[in-house]
Amino acid sequence: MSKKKIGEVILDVRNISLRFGGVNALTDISFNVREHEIRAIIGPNGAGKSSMLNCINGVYTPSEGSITFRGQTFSHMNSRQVAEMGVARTFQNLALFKGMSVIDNLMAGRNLKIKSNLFLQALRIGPAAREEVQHRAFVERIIDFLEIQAHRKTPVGQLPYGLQKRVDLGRALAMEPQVLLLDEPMAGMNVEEKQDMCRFILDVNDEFGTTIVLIEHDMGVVMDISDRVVVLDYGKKIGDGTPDEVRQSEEVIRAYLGTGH
Ligand SMILES: Nc1ncnc2c1ncn2[C@@H]1O[C@H](COP(=O)(O)OP(=O)(O)OP(=O)(O)O)[C@@H](O)[C@H]1O
Repeated sequence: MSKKKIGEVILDVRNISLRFGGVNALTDISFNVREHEIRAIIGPNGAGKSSMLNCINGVYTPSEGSITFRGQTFSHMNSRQVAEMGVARTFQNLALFKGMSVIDNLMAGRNLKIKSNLFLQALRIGPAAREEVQHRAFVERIIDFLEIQAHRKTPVGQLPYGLQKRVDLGRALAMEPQVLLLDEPMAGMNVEEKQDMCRFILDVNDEFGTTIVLIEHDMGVVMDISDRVVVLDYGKKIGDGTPDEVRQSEEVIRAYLGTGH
C-alpha cells in the first residue's frame, strides 16, 4: 500500500435503513469514508451493497438515517444534486451510449461541467467555443490516462467488455469527482483486464486524489487495494475495518469469506 495521506471524513453514512415492501434491504447501517481513501463494501449476493450505493448517490431514498457529505447533511438528495456536489458513479450494467464514440461518451459525462447554454453550444460561438476546447482537452487527458487513445473514435458498443468498463470509468472521471462510487468495476473481466482496472483505480486515487468507494466480489482485489472494508450481510453491517481486521473476523468468515463467493 502506498504511503498516501488519508484525510478527514468526507462522507458519513448514519443509521441508514431501506425497505422495499417487506424486504429490509438495509438495516441501521453506519460507516464513514475518509478523504483519499479506497473504501470497499463487500458481502454475499443480496447483502445490500448496490442499495447502499444507490442511497449515497440519491437513486434511493432511505427509510431512515442520513448522509453527510463534506459537512452537509441530507436525508435525501436527487442524483443530479449529488453529482453536482462531486459524487460520480459507475454502474454494474454500464451506463454508456453504445452507438456513440468513446470521446462523445466522455464528453457526455462532462456535461455537468458545461456552463454555457445549449443555444450557444449548438452554434459553437463565443464563450461556448472556448469552453468546448477546454472540455475536449480535459477529456483527451482522461483518454491518455486510461490508455484508450486507439479507440477514441470507436463506437463503444464495438469495444470488448473490459474496455467498455474502462470507458465507463472515464465517463465518471470526466465529472472530476471528489468521490467516485464504483459498482463492481471488475465484474466479468479476465485476469489481465482485472489487473489493468486495479492499476487504473489505484492511479485515479493517487494522481487525482479521488476518494473511492467500491463494491467488488473479487476478494483478492478488495483486500489488495482497499484501505478499509465494510462488510454487509442480509442488509446488516457485520464488519468494518482494515482488510486484515476484516479477514480475521469470525462473523465475516462465516458469512462471506468461508462460503466461496
Ligand atoms: N428495487 C428493488 N425492489 C425490491 N427489492 C429490491 C430492490 N433492489 C434491491 N432489492 C432487494 O434488496 C436486497 C439487497 O439487494 P442489493 O441489490 O442491494 O444487494 P447486493 O449486495 O448489491 O447484491 P448483488 O451482489 O447480487 O448485486 C435484496 O434482497 C434485493 O432483492
